[in-house]
Amino acid sequence: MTTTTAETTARTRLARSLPDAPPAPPVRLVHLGLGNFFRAHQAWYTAHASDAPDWGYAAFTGRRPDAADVLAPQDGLYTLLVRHPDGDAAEVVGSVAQVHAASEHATYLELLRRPEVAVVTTTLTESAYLVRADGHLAVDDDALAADLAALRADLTAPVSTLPARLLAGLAARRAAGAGPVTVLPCDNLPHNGTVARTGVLELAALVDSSAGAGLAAWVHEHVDFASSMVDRITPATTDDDVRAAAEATGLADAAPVPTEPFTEWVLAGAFPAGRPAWESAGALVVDDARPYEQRKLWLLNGSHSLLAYGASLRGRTTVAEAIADPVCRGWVEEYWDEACRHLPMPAEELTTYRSALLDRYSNPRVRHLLAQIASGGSLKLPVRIVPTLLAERAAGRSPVGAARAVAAWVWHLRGRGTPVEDPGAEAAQAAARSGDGSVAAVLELLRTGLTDDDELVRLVAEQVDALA
Ligand SMILES: NC(=O)c1ccc[n+]([C@@H]2O[C@H](COP(=O)([O-])OP(=O)(O)OC[C@H]3O[C@@H](n4cnc5c(N)ncnc54)[C@H](O)[C@@H]3O)[C@@H](O)[C@H]2O)c1
Ligand SMILES: O=P(O)(O)OC[C@@H](O)[C@@H](O)[C@H](O)[C@H](O)CO
Repeated sequence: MTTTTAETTARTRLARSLPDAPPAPPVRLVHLGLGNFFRAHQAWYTAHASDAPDWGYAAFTGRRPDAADVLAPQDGLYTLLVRHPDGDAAEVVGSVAQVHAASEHATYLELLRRPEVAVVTTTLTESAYLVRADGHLAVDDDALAADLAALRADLTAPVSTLPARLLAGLAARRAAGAGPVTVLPCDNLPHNGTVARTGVLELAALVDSSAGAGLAAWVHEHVDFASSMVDRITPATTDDDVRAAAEATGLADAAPVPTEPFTEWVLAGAFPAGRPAWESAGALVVDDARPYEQRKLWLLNGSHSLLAYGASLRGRTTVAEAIADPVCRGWVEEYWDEACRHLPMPAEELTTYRSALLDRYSNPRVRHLLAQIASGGSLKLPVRIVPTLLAERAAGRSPVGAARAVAAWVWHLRGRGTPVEDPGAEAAQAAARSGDGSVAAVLELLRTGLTDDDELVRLVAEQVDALA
């Protein structure tokens, strides 16, 4: 879409009816979690694929209707504001053909009944999958229990949790005879496809005994749970982003998305109903995404979490400020040295990756708040930091860098640094405040059995004291 003068900013809102606006592509993709990351990543790849005119998204919000309310008057169009270190590049993304609130459940079911709908992608945060650390569905979750009761009575009943929304969509597809489909999670979880499949299949087995006889077997046979490693640092939108987008395009956009220039997507799946040619936009299609997930979760997300808790203790508020602080930068390097010893990749590749991460973190025009990264630590630390703790201890070493990340989280839970926003906050805060045994209690919450290692408990306790 061409840029007009900034003069029109206040009057002209983004819309498909504007002269150069991209037409809405036919809906063949469904997304759950209409957040900023989806719009910077999966929707961007779809808009840039060589077959973009054939593939449009119907995107549903995660819970509240806000994002759909804002994007509907813009016909799903939005500005992606790519923040380079020396200036912005703005583009209007046209792949989101429809936007809906999560509550529009009947519309969602109707879409899944269409054979041409080939893929359901998700970005609803780590906590939405409701699969516990032991690898099984969190059947004790209240919202999930309510959804299970609803589905047992009626497979088309409104439901709110991700496993139930996925299962309801798949049940509708089965009933319509619409054929196979792919579920492609795009959240920061190791083997996210397997996690989604576990949640859906275990829920299907519980529903099976009543309304959905044979449902689990159908899902098993017809649904491809693909996995992906996703990467593009995408902060929440600020008023400054809204102004910058209007200046760049001359059009009013109530919900532009700021993001960084770097982007990466590694996918592994069978895609029996087809998919956009995402590789033509730069995605990498592989047999096994696990090594890529591990590298990204341990190095990028692990250091993000370390900074979110540690650098905020030193008064830093963004990643760029944190990495410019030599003390925090030293913490990150020390942690990376430990993690890299256990990543199955050539040393040179890891060195290049680390150096690229430092450049990305230092981009002063990406205002990535440590408070945004800090949320949900009780689910994030076990997959981002604990693997390095375990691998180093198994090798007989004492990983000070990884221990410092846990120690910083202990201070966060005690009310220092970034504010606590975590579905597991109650238990974690109680553990962190439990006096002499607090470090052991926190470690045990992160992973059962960690406290059997006295040296590890001592190491983290030492870092808690050092950070004080
Ligand atoms: N932002 C990034 O830089 C980035 C990069 C890579 C991956 N991701 C992944 O994408 C996810 C979303 O990031 P975002 O920036 O779009 O966030 P966002 O806050 O813009 O959107 C998150 C969406 O998930 C919904 N949600 C949150 N918790 C939920 C729950 N328990 N159940 C159902 N819905 C829930 C929210 O209502 C919202 O619609 C992240 O959690 C992460 O796994 C984000
Ligand atoms: O999005 P979260 O909450 O899972 O994690 C916060 C950040 O670590 C994360 O968003 C990174 O910026 C992202 O994973 C980069 O691709």
